Amino acid sequence: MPSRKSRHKMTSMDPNQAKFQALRLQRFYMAQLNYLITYTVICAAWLADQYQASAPMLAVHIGLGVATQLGFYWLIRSGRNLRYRDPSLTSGQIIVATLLLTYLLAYLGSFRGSLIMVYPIILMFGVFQLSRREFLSHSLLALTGYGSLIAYDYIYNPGTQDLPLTLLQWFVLACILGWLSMFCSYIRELRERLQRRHYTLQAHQETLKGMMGQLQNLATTDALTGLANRRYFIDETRRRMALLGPRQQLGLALIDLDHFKRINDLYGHAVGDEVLQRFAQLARDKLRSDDVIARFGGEEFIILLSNCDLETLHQCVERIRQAFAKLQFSGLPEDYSCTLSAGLSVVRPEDDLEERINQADQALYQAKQGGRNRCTTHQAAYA
Ligand SMILES: Nc1nc2c(ncn2[C@@H]2O[C@H](COP(=O)(O)OP(=O)(O)OP(=O)(O)O)[C@@H](O)[C@H]2O)c(=O)[nH]1
Repeated sequence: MPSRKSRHKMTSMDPNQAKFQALRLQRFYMAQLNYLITYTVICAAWLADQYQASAPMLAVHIGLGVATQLGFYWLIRSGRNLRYRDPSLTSGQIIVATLLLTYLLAYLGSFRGSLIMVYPIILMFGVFQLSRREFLSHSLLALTGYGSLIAYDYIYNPGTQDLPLTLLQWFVLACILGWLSMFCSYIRELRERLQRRHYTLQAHQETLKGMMGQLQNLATTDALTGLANRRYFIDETRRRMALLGPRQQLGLALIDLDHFKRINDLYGHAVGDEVLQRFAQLARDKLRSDDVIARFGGEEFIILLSNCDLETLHQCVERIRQAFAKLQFSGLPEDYSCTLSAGLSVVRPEDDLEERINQADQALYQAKQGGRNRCTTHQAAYA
């Protein structure tokens, strides 16, 4: 069970790093299976009188394995492995396992040959991580270790081993490790190629995501004013209507700039554009961040106020109307006052949105008919 502190360390890592740490732990557990199998075989060898050391010595061997593995486990769990060039600690694990195995084999006598295959199994853990040089040097360590056992017995225990047979076993081990190091470089190259392809695909994906974002923006934003467009407004209003409670309502205002055609005709399209942009900016400034304003058509804008009664809606649009009338524009005479007319309505959860927008439009028409520069509320909104 990991300690609270180490668990905190694992969870406070960035998600990518935590994912890799989890993979490293998985690999660690797999290595433990290898240890478990080896020690089970050794115990069986001890029971079959093939292990030439006392029971306490066997316990020391197993204890050494457990202690070193606990050390590696602590390094990974505490995140200290991240300080190393290879946070998987592959080289360290392989060196420790190779030395422990050699130490064990020293006590196995003629049964030793059956267990030399554990060397390649240990080295298999480095297939994905180690460079060819590292792999070769670890193979060399295994061959030197096993070779030293043969030499030791030859010198100090003459006659206890079949020398040609043990040399043949050493040779077989050398061939297998040589083949494994070639296989290792092949796998490594393949892995690097796949990684490069993965990065390229990731880069393409990022570009596509960016383009999708831009397209989404283009599809929902009005280029001249930077406001949302009609499509976005309708979708967003429907979404908000669906979230409304039974007695809640949204304020809806359709705004049209007065005699806008005249501005275009008398002072030019660029001045008309400036008026539209300045109106957009002003309305944005006067509204709250969760209100919605969109350009509904040429010089027509639409506003949606969340959770709002008629009085608040009227006050809000009036504030915009009065502020707009006071704005001055570089392309217009100083005493020129731009005005707007607005038609107001409300939207309730059960309403047909199109119908409510039509009502706001009718109210806007009345405002225009009434002399412009005013806000008019549709009768149905009082119901
Ligand atoms: N500069 C500019 N003008 C635009 C844009 N979109 C629409 N218009 C113009 O807005 C004008 C709208 O004129 P009308 O619909 O006759 O309305 P109006 O002159 O405002 O008259 P009322 O609405 O009755 O007060 C047209 O001349 C359009 O060409 C735009 O993006 N930029």
